[in-house]
Amino acid sequence: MTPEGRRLLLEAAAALELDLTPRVEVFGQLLQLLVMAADQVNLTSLRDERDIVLKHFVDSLTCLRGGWLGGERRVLDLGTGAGFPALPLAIVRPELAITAMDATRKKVEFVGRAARELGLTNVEPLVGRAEALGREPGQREGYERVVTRAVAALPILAELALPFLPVGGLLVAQKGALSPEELEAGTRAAAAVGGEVRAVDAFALPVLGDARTLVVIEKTGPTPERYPRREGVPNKQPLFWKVT
Ligand SMILES: C[S@@+](CC[C@H](N)C(=O)[O-])C[C@H]1O[C@@H](n2cnc3c(N)ncnc32)[C@H](O)[C@@H]1O
Repeated sequence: MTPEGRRLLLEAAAALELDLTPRVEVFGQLLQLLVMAADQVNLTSLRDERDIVLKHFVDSLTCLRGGWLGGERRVLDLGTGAGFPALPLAIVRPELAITAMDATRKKVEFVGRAARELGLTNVEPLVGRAEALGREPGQREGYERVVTRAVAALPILAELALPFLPVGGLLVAQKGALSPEELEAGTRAAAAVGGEVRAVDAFALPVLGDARTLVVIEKTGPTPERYPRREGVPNKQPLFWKVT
């Protein structure tokens, strides 16, 4: 990482009340791995150091706002892609046991390789679709927290994520600007699958100022057996939401 990249990372993380000084070298290694791998597999559209630092690393770490991920927890990153937020989270919070799940094998393979090269022992890669895994014993109700960034509209996320949580577990969803309509549909979908919206935290991404929203949904009752519906249906016919 260049001195400028390092300065940006530390400054933006400080705005999240995180001191990344002891971890900055690990983020530098992750940056290198991403840039190298981006040319081989179509992992992420971001290539530029400033973009990766702010839009991947710092943006991922905004899921720590509010302290919803505190303590030693089993965490599922649903739709991790190239490892976001899973890898930055694993670097900063070694006490979290994070399963990084995605439907695309090559992305999950990258995440596993990156975790090994960075010496992260708290990341478990998992290939699969949420619709299928959310019905598997050991996976259903298998995590205390689900995080997810840039994966789907809120009603879809509620249906895909809540089956992975026991009652009392939390979905922490990282979204951009959230319309009142999406929040309304997400609230109704959450109720259908056993959840209630606990917090809607709208904020600006450090340095860039882009609008972000952290939506926290608590699992308050069991998810009915019929959810999640079969593969593709939550996206094609989202609960209480129109596909545009
Ligand atoms: C836009 S990418 C975001 C990746 C990463 N979370 C990030 O913020 O960079 C969405 C990812 O979600 C995955 N995904 C979407 N629906 C999924 C599902 N039902 N089960 C598993 N993975 C899913 C896709 O394969 C894709 O890698």
